[in-house]
Amino acid sequence: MAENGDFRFGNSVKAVVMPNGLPKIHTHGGGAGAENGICHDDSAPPVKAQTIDELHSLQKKRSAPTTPIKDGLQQQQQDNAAFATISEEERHKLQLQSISASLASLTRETGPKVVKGDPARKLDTPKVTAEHHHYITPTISISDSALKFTHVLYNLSPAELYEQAIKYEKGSFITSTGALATLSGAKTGRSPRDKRVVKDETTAEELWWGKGSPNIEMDEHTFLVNRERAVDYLNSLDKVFVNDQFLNWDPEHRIKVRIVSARAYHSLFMHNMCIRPTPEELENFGTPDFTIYNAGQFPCNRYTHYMTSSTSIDLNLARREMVILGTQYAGEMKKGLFSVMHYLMPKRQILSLHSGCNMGKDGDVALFFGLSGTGKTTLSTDHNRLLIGDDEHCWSENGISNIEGGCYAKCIDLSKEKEPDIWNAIKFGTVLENVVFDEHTQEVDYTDKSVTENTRASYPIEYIPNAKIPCVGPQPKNVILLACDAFGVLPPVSKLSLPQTMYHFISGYTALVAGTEDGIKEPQATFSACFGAAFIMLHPTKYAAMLAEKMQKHGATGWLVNTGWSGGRYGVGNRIKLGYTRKIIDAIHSGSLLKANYKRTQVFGLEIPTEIEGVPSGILDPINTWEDKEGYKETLLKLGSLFKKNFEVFANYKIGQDGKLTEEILAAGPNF
Ligand SMILES: Nc1ncnc2c1ncn2[C@@H]1O[C@H](COP(=O)(O)OP(=O)(O)OP(=O)(O)O)[C@@H](O)[C@H]1O
Ligand SMILES: O=C([O-])CC(=O)C(=O)O
Ligand SMILES: [Ca+2]
Ligand SMILES: [Mn+2]
Repeated sequence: MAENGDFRFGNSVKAVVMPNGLPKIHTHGGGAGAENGICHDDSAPPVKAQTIDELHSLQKKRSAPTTPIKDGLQQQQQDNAAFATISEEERHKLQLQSISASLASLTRETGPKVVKGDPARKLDTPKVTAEHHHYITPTISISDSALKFTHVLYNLSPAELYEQAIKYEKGSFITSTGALATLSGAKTGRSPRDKRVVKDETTAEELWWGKGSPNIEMDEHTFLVNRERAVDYLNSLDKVFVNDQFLNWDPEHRIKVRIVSARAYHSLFMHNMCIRPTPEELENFGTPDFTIYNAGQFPCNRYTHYMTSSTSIDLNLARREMVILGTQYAGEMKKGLFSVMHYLMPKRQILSLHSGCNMGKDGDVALFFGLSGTGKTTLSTDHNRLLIGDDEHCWSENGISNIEGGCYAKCIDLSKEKEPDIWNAIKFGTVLENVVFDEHTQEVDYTDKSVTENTRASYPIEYIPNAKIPCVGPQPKNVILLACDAFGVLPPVSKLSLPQTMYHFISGYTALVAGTEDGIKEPQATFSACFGAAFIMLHPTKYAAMLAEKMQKHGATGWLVNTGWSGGRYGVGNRIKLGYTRKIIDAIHSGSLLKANYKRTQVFGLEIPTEIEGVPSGILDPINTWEDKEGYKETLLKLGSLFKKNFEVFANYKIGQDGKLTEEILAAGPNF
């Protein structure tokens, strides 16, 4: 062997250039009398493979029973077990038919030819399932689109979705902790002005329309135009992702959802956010109760009636379908389904809630309401308590149930010290949206807002170590309303009467700060009825009446917690330390705050405690934290007027059967 051209790896491995120019790598000292005394011999039987493809095929074990496509071997095994075969075969056929029906054009004769599996894999060529489809003899009217196959990647695992994302979706990377970093494209948040709902005879009566309502109307025909656009787009692709999953952990009120999408990112996001079926549940899934067609990469046609931009998120309650065009932001799917629940659940006397929820070791349940960024996820994720859910719940006679199977945490400025459970949940399987990371180490910089401030992590709820599985709990004891008050005048915590709770629930206040680039900006007050006006479908007073009834019946206490500014408004004061807010929340949970001494504030008439363990007493009454006392009073009155003005539209509505409660709620607002 020529010494010439030898090169060494460390001192135990060397590669030798063979006559054909290709290096052969072998361990050093192959002959007798090896330097290091270790003798490697190659006597293990050779791998039974003739080609690299055959070798690869040995890596994979067929997974049972949800992988729908079968190879020859499995087919053989099934032929032997004739009994099971027929029914499983039949089930798979029905499953494919159901997916084909989901993807069917409403104007052509039948659904597309769907076949399961990745088109990139040779094994998965259409011949396997061609016989599953009994096509009518082609006539002149059949379109080219009916002649091609659409590959369906059905309920893929996170590992498979990672591979799909990394191979085919630009901007997908594995971060240093194993999460899948991805880009949501031009939209990095929801598009509420492009969310439309079909107004038909039923919904015209039932839903909340007009000023303040999130439901922008469209007609059935326009919905069908957009649906056709989405379906045609999806069918034109080589492959689509289909997720069949559940919503709502209450088994009596579980909803079956199907999500058809074009990106592995969307499929993994929904895998994390919805409830994941067991293999058995998936086998017997049947027909979904609701279907999403996510064609987000494809715009709507702006010549279509009602369209005002290239984005349209369309909800058709009668058809139980949602169509997404022109936005890839995955939160549209999550919150679109939440809207559906806000319609379906109240019909069953169940209250749907934009809230987080956790439970103490003694079974005391707390709800955390609040608009985006006020702390639902942060505060419901509590090392000392069991997490039921971070964002969407149902309150029924059975108690509380989470709607979702995962959490969706804000990541901006995330720190391991302050939010260890969320930090540790960002690992393999988690989708990280729009974050910035080091190009070499792929370590995420959570402070970087280059793509957006709304960076997010989506992870299965069981990634939080003290998640309560199944995600259900008994009747709540505390109802905590969170507001991030950038005016800095709301107390860090107030105990609310029932009418006050209703007043603040209907108001749904928070104040955020608009752009921070050109120095200090005015805080922007936001009022969003029921702390989620973007997602409710009925008039806010319908949900408020249900909440009042339930809180009364189960004796829950209402609290208002300001997670925003103290010591002055934004620009002067600072955001209340998360550590203090946690102490306040601890005192609510333990029941100690209920027994504290209280005094009443001016203007808002809020009951504020004089002492809380672990919190400096000086901050409990915000006036003490402001140097500029006049400024404080002025700002307080300003916020009070904003509340009054916002509430005017609700003054003419009766809440519940009880005229008295309505009066009390109207009187529970700021008074000056
Ligand atoms: N005192 C505080 N209390 C709560 N959160 C705080 C506080 N100070 C800073 N924060 C930060 O505010 C953010 C709260 O966001 P969080 O994800 O909990 O919002 P959310 O209510 O769940 O909103 P969304 O409905 O959009 O998911 C977190 O980034 C958290 O670190
Ligand atoms: O839906 C989203 O994008 C994030 C969220 O939870 C909210 O806004 O309430
Ligand atoms: Ca959240
Ligand atoms: Mn939310």
